[in-house]
Amino acid sequence: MSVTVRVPAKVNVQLAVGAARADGFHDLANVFLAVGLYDEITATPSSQGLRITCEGPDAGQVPLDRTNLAARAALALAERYGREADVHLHITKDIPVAGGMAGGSADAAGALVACDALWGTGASRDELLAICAELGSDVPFSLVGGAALGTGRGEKLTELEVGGTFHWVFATAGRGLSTPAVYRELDRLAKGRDIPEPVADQAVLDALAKGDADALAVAVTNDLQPAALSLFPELTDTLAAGRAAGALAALVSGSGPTTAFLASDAKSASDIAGVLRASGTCATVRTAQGPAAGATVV
Ligand SMILES: C[C@](O)(CO)[C@H](O)COP(=O)(O)OP(=O)(O)OC[C@H]1O[C@@H](n2ccc(N)nc2=O)[C@H](O)[C@@H]1O
Ligand SMILES: Nc1ncnc2c1ncn2[C@@H]1O[C@H](COP(=O)(O)OP(=O)(O)OP(=O)(O)O)[C@@H](O)[C@H]1O
Repeated sequence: MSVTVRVPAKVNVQLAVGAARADGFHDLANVFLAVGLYDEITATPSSQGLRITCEGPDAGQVPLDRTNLAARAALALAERYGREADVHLHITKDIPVAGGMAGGSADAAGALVACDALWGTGASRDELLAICAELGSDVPFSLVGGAALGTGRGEKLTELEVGGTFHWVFATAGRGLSTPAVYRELDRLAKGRDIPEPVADQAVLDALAKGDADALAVAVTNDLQPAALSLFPELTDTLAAGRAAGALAALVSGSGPTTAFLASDAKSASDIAGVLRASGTCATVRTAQGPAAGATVV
């Protein structure tokens, strides 16, 4: 018997970052959109205790010990229900690693849902969301999917209406960026400046609700983008290549270094992807649509 759960990647269509808090995190107004690039997590009973395996082009960059976010999720659920985490978790990884698309968070949410089903623990949605929030700021959204506003450090979610399909192109970079390093760089760049409270932009919420790509394109913002570009200046060339190819908007995805390009339709997304592939400014190029469903047993 085994359980497989499919979990989407995310792009942040607004990421407003407040001042650093005493606990080291930043308050956010974080508008998440789940997109159709997926990791799959398969949970199978194991007689050898907790085991993690991973396949996919980036598998070599994924830790297979208890630091893996999927392993941490299984251990957290097992501890809560007073049982052994005697499970083999196999990750089929398609979400770029350390790319700013919440790949590790997706695996954590997927492992939770898969172990809950395999073990019959029957955790409520709220219990699962609470464990997700302990595992990482992006993990609750990976569970929920669709579109949502994340406040606090991004873990307090309000689900959002989306009135249509958005077409995206994602370009990965040759190396990853560390999320804490990007937040630290933001703090360094912002030193001495007054930082306003982060608030959700009504124009972003309206554009999502209407499914209006042109309106979303003028409204998208990412406060982490200057920090990501400061640590990874070559991304400027990728953004320029996507814009020149006809993207409605070009931005760094979350903490980067994956870059995200909003297209007017599927044909335009495919054309932009072709130009980016030929541009020599990025490693791999993918197209995906959003919104996508959250963690789902398949
Ligand atoms: C950049 C985003 O992906 C946008 O959705 C998230 O804010 C990052 O979420 P995440 O990877 O789940 O981050 P966590 O695992 O919770 O935190 C990793 C590190 O990122 C920084 N961090 C994260 C979230 C936040 N609101 N403020 C922060 O300063 C902190 O240094 C923290 O130690
Ligand atoms: N299941 C996992 N998949 C990928 N990386 C993992 C996993 N578990 C732990 N890690 C570690 O976490 C680091 C960040 O990986 P991840 O792919 O989650 O970054 P990210 O997509 O940029 O995250 P986010 O967008 O949430 O900030 C990796 O370099 C890796 O060392």
